Amino acid sequence: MQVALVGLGVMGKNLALNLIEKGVTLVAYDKNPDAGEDLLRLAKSEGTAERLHIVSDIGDMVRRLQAPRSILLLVPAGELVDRVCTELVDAGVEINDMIIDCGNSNYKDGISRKLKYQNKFEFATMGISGGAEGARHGPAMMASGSEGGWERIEPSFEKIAASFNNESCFARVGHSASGHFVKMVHNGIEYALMQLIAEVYQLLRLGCGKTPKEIAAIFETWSEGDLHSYLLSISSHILRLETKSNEALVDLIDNRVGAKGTGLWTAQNALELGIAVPSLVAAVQARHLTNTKETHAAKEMKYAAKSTNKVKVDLEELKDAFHLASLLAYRQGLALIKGASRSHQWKVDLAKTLQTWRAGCIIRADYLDQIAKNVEFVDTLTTESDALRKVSGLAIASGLAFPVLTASQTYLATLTTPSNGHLVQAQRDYFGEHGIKTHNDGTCHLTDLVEIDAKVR
Ligand SMILES: NC(=O)C1=CN([C@@H]2O[C@H](COP(=O)(O)OP(=O)(O)OC[C@H]3O[C@@H](n4cnc5c(N)ncnc54)[C@H](OP(=O)(O)O)[C@@H]3O)[C@@H](O)[C@H]2O)C=CC1
Ligand SMILES: O=C(CO)[C@H](O)[C@H](O)COP(=O)(O)O
Repeated sequence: MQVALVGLGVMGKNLALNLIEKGVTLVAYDKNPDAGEDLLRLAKSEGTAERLHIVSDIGDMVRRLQAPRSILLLVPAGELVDRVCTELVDAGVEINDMIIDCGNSNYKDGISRKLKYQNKFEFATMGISGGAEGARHGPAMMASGSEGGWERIEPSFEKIAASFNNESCFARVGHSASGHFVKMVHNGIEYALMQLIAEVYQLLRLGCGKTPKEIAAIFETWSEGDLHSYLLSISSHILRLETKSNEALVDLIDNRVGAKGTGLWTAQNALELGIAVPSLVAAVQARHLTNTKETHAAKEMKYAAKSTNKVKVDLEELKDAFHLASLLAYRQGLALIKGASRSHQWKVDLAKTLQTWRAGCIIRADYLDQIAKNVEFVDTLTTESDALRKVSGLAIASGLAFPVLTASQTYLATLTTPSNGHLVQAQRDYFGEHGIKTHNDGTCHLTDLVEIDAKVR
């Protein structure tokens, strides 16, 4: 199999090494010649360089490939993708060639690019997760679409992807650009899980007075059981890291968190589709809040410690609360994928989606089994839901901020306890005559039910 790859940065370089290791012949190009040289040096050190051809010109890349060509893009999302596509067309790419955008592109761009390039080449989309390590040794690959070129390249992707229970974590999850939508939601869940772990750490550190190392030990114990996940594992490792003078690494790092866009798009799409993903939205806003001027005082751990209260948290209850809040983040993400799939008629297969998340990706976790078996799990976890309620209350009493923990509790409570929507319906009709829905799904006005002599002005 012969494949081309454009973009040899963090992801491209590692995916290239993975591809050639698995027997694929690769023609690779990056506009920066140093990136190509670096890759060649690595391939030589791994003994796989005979299958790698670095080119310094995109035209040379196209000429070296036999048609129909398969070209992967791992360049930053946005207009660069179009720029590279145009360069490839100018270099001689043809109608049966397939270009797969493997970056974190917005799925809406994927849909419009499919149309834009339909008479020039097959444009396909695939989200990849796993960071540098995943790309090198087995990522999760969320592809989509029904372009003919997939049949050529799928066997190679199945080989280089991570696998779980001998099943590949590569899948074409649905129609059109749904692979990029699924990757976007994967990242939305990633934001929520990362923030949730940070909140549990914060509660233990400032609410309960534990050291980073003690918290690392707690996370390690949880990881040994059914809470094992990649993000929890890297968090405990990070919390163990110290400088030579025994300063915790985390204390050397500023609080302002950056973002590249996928979390924001997840929140935007959820709001547009009317699907509630409060934990995912809270995580995006939590990052925004770390960058607002007023919260810069929070850079000083001591400041935060002085102005908050110590609380007594039962570790078993905290573990249960964390477990359920984590499951709820996936549940919200899956509900968003399901809703978008219905709206766009993508026919996204949720079982295949979950299979791509089982290994290789950033949000892999042993407890995904629970979700795979029963996506509607919320009614079954009574111990955990009691714990989430109790821990959220204690967390709030500490005076610290827990946006994702409390959003998860609110989400669960909204699903499982009586709603107060009846009063809001009444308010809307009272001032705006918007109508109210009745218990039997009829519609009417307040005045159809009661006499209102004079309204409040
Ligand atoms: N890093 C990660 O963990 C993950 C990233 N992704 C996504 O994968 C994509 C790539 O990410 P990543 O590898 O981290 O990004 P990098 O910035 O590390 O790499 C991008 C590479 O593309 C090169 N490039 C830019 N423009 C062109 C061009 N016109 N022609 C050829 N090469 C070009 C860049 O060169 P130069 O540096 O000189 O500009 C750089 O070497 C992004 O969409 C990202 O969101 C997806 C999953 C995980
Ligand atoms: O896709 C990824 C992981 O799955 C990338 O690492 C992505 O950049 C993470 O998002 P952000 O930079 O916004 O935190």
